[in-house]
Amino acid sequence: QALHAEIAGIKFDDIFLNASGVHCQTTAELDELLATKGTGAIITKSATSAYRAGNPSPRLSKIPLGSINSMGLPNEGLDYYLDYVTTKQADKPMLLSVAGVSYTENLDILHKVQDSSFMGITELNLSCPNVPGKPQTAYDFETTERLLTEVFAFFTKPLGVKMPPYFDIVHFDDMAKILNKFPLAHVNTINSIGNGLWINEDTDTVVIKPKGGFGGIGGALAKPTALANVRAFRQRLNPTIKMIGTGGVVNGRDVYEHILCGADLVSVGTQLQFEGPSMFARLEQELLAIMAEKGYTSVDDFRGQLKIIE
Ligand SMILES: CC(C)(C)CCc1c(C(=O)O)[nH]c(=O)[nH]c1=O
Repeated sequence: QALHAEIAGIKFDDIFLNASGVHCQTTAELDELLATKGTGAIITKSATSAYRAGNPSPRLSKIPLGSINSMGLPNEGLDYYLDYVTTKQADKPMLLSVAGVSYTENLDILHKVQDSSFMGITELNLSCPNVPGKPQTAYDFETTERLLTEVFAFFTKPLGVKMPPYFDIVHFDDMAKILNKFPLAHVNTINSIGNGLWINEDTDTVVIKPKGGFGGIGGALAKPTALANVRAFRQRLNPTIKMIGTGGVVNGRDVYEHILCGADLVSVGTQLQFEGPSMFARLEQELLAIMAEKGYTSVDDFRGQLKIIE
């Protein structure tokens, strides 16, 4: 199996999946991804306890070399996604993404998942908000440790975390030390680069309505940061914690680079948003061509083998 992986004893016959938030809010979108050639798995939009309409539009915009979004966590609510992942007959793993809008909601949601019949991988979105006046959970190191401690006191099913990008080596060190304390199935990095701003040059106006135009940046613009975060966490995390690389994937070379940095699975958001699900077959072909060119028959041949200049 050229493009295989395994997380928490769950086998993947392909390494690609959607980035949570893209093409995964409704069962129709999720069904389409399941049926798409090249996806090894799918993941739901981060679920909150109840349905959320999310922010007013325009809340997502294509920009040169990427995207900007402040969706505001629009989703159908936890029960909708729990029902989907527990009843849908699928031939590939389905991951459930969750995000409480408060510290305690994270615990409430994970108690429900623990008590449900879902046996797959849950991904906790740590870009979830924290108490007002404090940064997002993942940028509040003490809160992240406290939350994961409370979660693992009762949650016994496979759990991964979705991380925002970090930009300081000491933050890589400190967050990896925290994550290594827990029996995590995986770390998925990166989420969009927070609070970017894009201006329409014809109107001198921002391009999305929420937050005065501030929004998460994805796409090619995010690749250097994404590769650095995959590499930094791979170098620091226990090998038992697998890596999902996300950010900046446009073509097969970008996928290859995520794997060089240590990714076990690779998820795609912005490019999927604008190209559609046929993108996955393209990425797979492009990656396999690169591997053939280099004489690799499996992703195991080069995962994490990024070379530095001695
Ligand atoms: C940013 C939050 C709204 C707190 C979480 C949901 C989310 C969103 C979103 O729903 O706005 N957009 C992203 O690029 N990443 C995310 O994790």
